[in-house]
Amino acid sequence: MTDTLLLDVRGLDGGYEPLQIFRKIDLSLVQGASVGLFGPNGHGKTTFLRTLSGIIDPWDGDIFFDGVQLNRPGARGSRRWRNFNYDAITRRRMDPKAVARAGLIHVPQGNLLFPDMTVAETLSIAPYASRGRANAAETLDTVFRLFPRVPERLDHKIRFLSGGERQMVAIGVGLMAAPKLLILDEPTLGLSPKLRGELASAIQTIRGSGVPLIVVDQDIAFLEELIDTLYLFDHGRISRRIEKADMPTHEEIMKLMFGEDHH
Ligand SMILES: Nc1ncnc2c1ncn2[C@@H]1O[C@H](COP(=O)(O)OP(=O)(O)OP(=O)(O)O)[C@@H](O)[C@H]1O
Repeated sequence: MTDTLLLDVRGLDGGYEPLQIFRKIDLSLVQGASVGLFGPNGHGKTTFLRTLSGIIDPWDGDIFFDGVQLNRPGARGSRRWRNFNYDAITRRRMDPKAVARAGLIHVPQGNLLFPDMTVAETLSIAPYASRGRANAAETLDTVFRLFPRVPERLDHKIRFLSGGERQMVAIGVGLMAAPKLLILDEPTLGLSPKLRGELASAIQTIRGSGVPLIVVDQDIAFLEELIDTLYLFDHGRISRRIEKADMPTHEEIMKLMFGEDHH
């Protein structure tokens, strides 16, 4: 039932016209739970997450979040094109600002912050999305406690930060938006083991504070510790949904994904 689910994705198709990247994705998240997506690079996880947060429009299917349909008719206003079945398109359109204000917050993969803004400026852009769900000063305190390097670099421009520090700021921006659900796309990608550990434990703390997560990561051990349900993502489809209680060993998962029977 939609009302007990925080997120309910049904039969979602999408991609970059004319290239379909993922198809028939069903994914749900009960209130308070967290999920992980695991699969080979280039199979469409990032594109799926970008679609969830409204950066690109789904081609088909529905997304319900916190009891509201996100890809609702005319979400981006109505445009009129001649000889064009306009309704067929508008019913799926998303408004990324409305998605963020609803509390579905996407921390994108890699380095997508503005290089010439300072850390302080960067952290100040997100609270608009929080819609009074949180007190910005308190949240900033939380971010500083999670990532002690961040307050030491408030006047630094993003371009002069290390990859790990940028990732910390990016997650900080996500938290400043008071997420009801936080999407983290490969938060530990390309980091040294030490930084990876720092980030992993901060993300555990965020999870422990009650923020539900959707996390994509290549580190299956990190994912398993963090989430309640693991979705294996394979060639643009969910090939398997595994609950925490039934979690196979690391080796079994790798075999499921990359084993001899895998095509
Ligand atoms: N803007 C774009 N236009 C066209 N094709 C794209 C675009 N962005 C990504 N793709 C393609 O979509 C496919 C899926 O990429 P996507 O980034 O979603 O995969 P992924 O599973 O998240 O992998 P990774 O972990 O490497 O990001 C790839 O073949 C990629 O080349």
